[in-house]
Amino acid sequence: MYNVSIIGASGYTGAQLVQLVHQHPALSLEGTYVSENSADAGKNIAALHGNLAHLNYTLTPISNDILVELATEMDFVLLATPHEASHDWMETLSAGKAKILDLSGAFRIKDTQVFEQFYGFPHTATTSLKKAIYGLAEWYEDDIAQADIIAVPGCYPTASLSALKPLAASGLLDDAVRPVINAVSGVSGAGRKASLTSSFYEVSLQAYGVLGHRHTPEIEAYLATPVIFTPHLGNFKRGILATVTVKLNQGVTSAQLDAAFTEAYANAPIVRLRASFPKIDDVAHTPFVDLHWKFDEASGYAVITAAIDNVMKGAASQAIQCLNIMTAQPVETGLVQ
Ligand SMILES: NC(=O)C1=CN([C@@H]2O[C@H](COP(=O)(O)OP(=O)(O)OC[C@H]3O[C@@H](n4cnc5c(N)ncnc54)[C@H](OP(=O)(O)O)[C@@H]3O)[C@@H](O)[C@H]2O)C=CC1
Ligand SMILES: CC(=O)N[C@@H](CCC(=O)OP(=O)(O)O)C(=O)O
Repeated sequence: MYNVSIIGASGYTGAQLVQLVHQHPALSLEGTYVSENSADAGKNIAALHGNLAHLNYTLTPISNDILVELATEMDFVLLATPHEASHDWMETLSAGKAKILDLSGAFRIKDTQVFEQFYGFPHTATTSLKKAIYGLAEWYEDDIAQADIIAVPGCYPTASLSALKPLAASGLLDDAVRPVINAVSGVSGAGRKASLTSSFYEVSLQAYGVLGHRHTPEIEAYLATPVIFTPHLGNFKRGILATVTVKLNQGVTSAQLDAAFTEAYANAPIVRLRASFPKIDDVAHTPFVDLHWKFDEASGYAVITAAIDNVMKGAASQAIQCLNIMTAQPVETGLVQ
């Protein structure tokens, strides 16, 4: 068994991790932490999340001493914390034997200038940043297997890159035309803390972060191509539907497009190539990425849809996929029966 602790365990992704680690056959959940002055310190996770009412884990306030202890005693520490907290703690946490999987955006972007521009604070944890491996599980398996620090991808980049990377890898994308990604997320993407913009009465389908969302440079970095990315907030709880429009090189055939997806995901049990356009309800509360596409050979334009659960494949279950790879277990262990 591998010893695991979760920091930020009371939030949406943290609580999902508690459930996934608890049910995993090879993982033992040793500690569940919240911030030093958390209003939930000392409470049981069961009291906060009704779906975890059968579990018994106390939320302990984190401290510097505990971070040092976790670094030396845990096999894995999962960070489901704000970007700033993950950034500030990584050097301490990664100084021991523990391997760290960070769900925040703090270690995904290697260019520190771009990072500061989009995250609003300077990156100073440079040693950890250099070591961090991007945890898009279907695409960086060999690097993930050797990693000490995993930057788990953002939810929108997971959906977008799952749709786009097969095309880039097969050289089908027309470099002259940027892929256009329109994606809709449920409100859990904004986290558990109360805010007016994600409150039930206020949310009505709307674009936000237009031409400036922090996931744009993340998608571009791991696709190696500029994109137009427009996120929308929808009035539902969980899931992301990303509709991606691309121009393919002249002469590309439907058969080549189909082959790009079937070959890329031939050994990927978490990716489901669907016979029709997927719905969010098909993937909500599951670890899957569902994909479907349609191609107009005459114009060279293709439309691909990717559906994921933002809290699962967009965060917690993708972290578990990475952990499975790091421990040489089948990637779907503890996720798919
Ligand atoms: N929600 C989603 O769909 C996705 C989220 N992410 C990323 O995952 C991380 C967690 O997101 P999410 O679960 O939605 O967030 P939540 O707001 O739901 O939860 C945040 C958690 O972190 C704790 N926390 C807050 N501030 C600190 C701090 N300074 N030190 C330690 N703990 C702290 C909170 O508890 P308390 O404040 O009581 O201490 C809570 O447990 C974020 O970085 C987010 O960007 C990534 C992909 C998808
Ligand atoms: C609906 C909503 O607000 N979503 C969040 C994205 C959450 C997430 O995946 O991203 P990070 O890990 O990069 O924070 C947003 O747009 O900021």
